[in-house]
Amino acid sequence: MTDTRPAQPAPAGRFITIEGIDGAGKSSHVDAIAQRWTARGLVVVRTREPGGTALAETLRGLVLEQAMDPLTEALLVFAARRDHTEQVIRPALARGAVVLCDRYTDATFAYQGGGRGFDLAVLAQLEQWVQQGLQPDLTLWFDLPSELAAQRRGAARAPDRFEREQLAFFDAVRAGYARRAAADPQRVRRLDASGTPEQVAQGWQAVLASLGW
Ligand SMILES: Nc1ncnc2c1ncn2[C@@H]1O[C@H](COP(=O)(O)OP(=O)(O)OP(=O)(O)O)[C@@H](O)[C@H]1O
Ligand SMILES: Cc1cn([C@H]2C[C@H](O)[C@@H](COP(=O)(O)O)O2)c(=O)[nH]c1=O
Repeated sequence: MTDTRPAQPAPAGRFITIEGIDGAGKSSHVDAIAQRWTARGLVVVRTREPGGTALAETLRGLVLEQAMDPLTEALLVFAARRDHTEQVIRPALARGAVVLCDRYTDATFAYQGGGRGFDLAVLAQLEQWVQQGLQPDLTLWFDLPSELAAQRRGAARAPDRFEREQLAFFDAVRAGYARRAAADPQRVRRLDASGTPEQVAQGWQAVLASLGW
């Protein structure tokens, strides 16, 4: 079915997302990435998916803890995304803020598409309906082998429904991210996340510097 609704106006701010398999090290760098803009006096809105609004956080609790079939899972992450996009992301971009979001739709293509094997064409249709053309300006993909991510996750916290998955699931999620990066290499920048925290930081700093950000 063709979506004939008019596209939303172009946002004024900057939309940056951070992606990677669980344990890739994203959270360890978010503060420093945000600092790059706050140091220059820009407003940074830090948020996450699934989540970012009261409703979306409620849906997050269900997605991370309740058993469900892949279609239900896909619909819930997109329902959470719709609320988050309309209530938080678009208004922040319209105010000229930098929106720094821990995961967005690339995670859906990676986890539901790659990991669960859900139909990518259906995900693309949902993406269009929910986002109306909105895409991140830049996605930093923290990439590392599934075995290393599992070692990093270790036993530090109680694993959620995704973190309990086997290595083969995360290999498929990682392949899903690789497909998204190959399809849109200007937007999705792969970072080698297997090095030391300092080496990984040098990676995202180089990307931002190359963009003049
Ligand atoms: N470069 C690194 N080298 C070694 N350990 C790291 C590195 N980066 C992060 N870690 C450690 O790996 C673990 C996972 O890191 P972190 O929580 O940042 O990952 P994450 O990608 O945000 O995970 P999730 O998406 O599951 O929340 C933490 O214990 C963190 O201290
Ligand atoms: C946005 C999004 C997320 N997921 C999964 C990926 C992670 O396992 C969890 C979120 O946990 P985190 O500690 O905040 O990284 O949710 C998903 O399967 N699909 C999505 O669209």
